[in-house]
Order: sequence, then C-alpha cells, then structure tokens
Amino acid sequence: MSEQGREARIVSGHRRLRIAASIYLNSAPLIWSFRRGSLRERVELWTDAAPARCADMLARGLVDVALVPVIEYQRLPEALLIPGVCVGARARVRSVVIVTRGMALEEVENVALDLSSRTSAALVQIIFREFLGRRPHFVPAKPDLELMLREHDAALLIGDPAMTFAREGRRVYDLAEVWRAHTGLGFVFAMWMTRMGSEVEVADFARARAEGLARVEEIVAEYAEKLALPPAELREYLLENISFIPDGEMRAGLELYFQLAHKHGLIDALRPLAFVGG
Ligand SMILES: C=C(O[C@@H]1C=C(C(=O)O)C=C[C@H]1O)C(=O)O
Repeated sequence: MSEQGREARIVSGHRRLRIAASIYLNSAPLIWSFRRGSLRERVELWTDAAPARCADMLARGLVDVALVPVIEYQRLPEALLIPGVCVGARARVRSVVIVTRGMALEEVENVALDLSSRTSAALVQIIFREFLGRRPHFVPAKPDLELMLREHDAALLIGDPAMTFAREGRRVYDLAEVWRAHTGLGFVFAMWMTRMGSEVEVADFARARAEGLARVEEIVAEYAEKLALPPAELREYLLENISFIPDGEMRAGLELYFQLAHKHGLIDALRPLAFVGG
C-alpha cells in the first residue's frame, strides 16, 4: 500500500462521526448533546437538512448516521437501525397533520404533500387507500399552506410549519390520531440509521437523548422564540406528544406501516427490522 493510502486510512480512522438531522423542534432533544453537550467533540453535525434530505445524505454516503424518515429504511438496502431511540407518537403527534379547506377527509379529491416528508407522505396515501378506500390525486409541494390550499383540497404539513399555521376555516387531522383510530397502535416517524459496515457507538444515541431531554427547558426557550409559540405548548409537545423511546405498540405500528406501504406499492422491498449490533 502507498504511503498516501495508509495516511488516508489513518486519517479516516480518526475522523469524527458525520451526522445529519433536521432542525425541527422534535429533533432538538436528540441532537442537543452533539450540538452543545458532552458528545460535541466527537461528531460533525449537519443540521440544515429537511428529513427527506437527511435520507439522501445517508444514501449517498455523505454522512455516517442520519435521523431518517422510517420509510427510507426499506428503500436503502444497506441501512441499519439504531435501537432504542426514535421520533414517534403514542396517540397524538401535533406536528404531522393533514389540513383541509374545511371538508372532511372523505370528500378530498387532491392533496399537496410536503416535500420535506417521506414517512408521512406515504402514511397519507395509506390512510386514504387502506382506511378510507379512496384514491385522491397526490402532488408534492413546498410547505407553504396558503399556496398548497389554493390549488388543492388538502395539504400534508410536517415539523415546525405544522405547528404554526392559522387554523380558522380549516379542518385539521392529526396523523398519529388517525393511525391509532384505525390500528390501535403507536407510530414511528423517524429513527437514527447508519449503513452496514459503519462503526457506530450505539450507546451514544441513547445517551444523547437522555442529555437532550434533561435540557428540555433550554430547548423550549430557544424554540418558543423561534416559533413564536407559548413555552407550555412546546413543553407538552416534547414531553407528551412526541415519544423518543419506542415501545412495543410503536414497534408493532412500524411493522404494520411497512406492510401497508408495501401492499400499496409505496416501497418495493419489505425486509425485517435490522438493528446495529443485533
Ligand atoms: C413527528 C414528525 O416526524 C417527522 C416526519 C418525517 C416524515 O414525514 O418523513 C420525518 C422525520 C420526522 O421527524 C414531525 O416532523 O413533526
């Protein structure tokens, strides 16, 4: 091996873990330790990406680990899940919604789907096809509710834009509530994923979550200003709506979601859940 090659190996052996996550409030507790806490020096963190772009960064090998919309697990044959940490909801999520011009879901003919989303974009299609037996027209769109509803009956919004829009005259459906009403299960929207062959300390991600959740007040203060929402609402969102630890019902929800996505042609492959180190 040439000197140059060996040097590259040594350098890459010591390089920091490259991580990508969205800047939504629901990612904040999971990445606080990497941004400001005890794991800051260990990683290179990319936070300027929407969830859909985090998936692309992992697929292209630009990062070692990313907080990825779960549907992408089935589209990336090399992806492995990091266990014990997720962005999910047991009952009501608040930040993943279908907003209509005022009509019921049963009357919707066309839906604009937030381009930042992958998991919820597929979930909306499952809700219409599997639960409501309908086939409205779906169109990808930027998350601008006024524009989306100008041309469509309904719009999917996720993340921070789903928490801050004007609700007057509109009807709002919480997707975790709709999912629970039809399945009795919880839902997982995103998980940390890596690629086979990457060296990842799994325990760091649970440790980062614990450290971030211990800083909820700091995160709430930062986002209350950023989103212009009352701190109490954001505290409730992070501590009660979002679940950062998957339980049995959420895992069952994840498996059912994958089966239904496959049934409706939203993913080609259907593989069992494979975790790092397991
Ligand atoms: C709970 C949320 O779940 C998000 C939804 C995603 C999707 O639909 O692809 C991806 C990442 C999650 O963080 C949210 O955005 O509010």
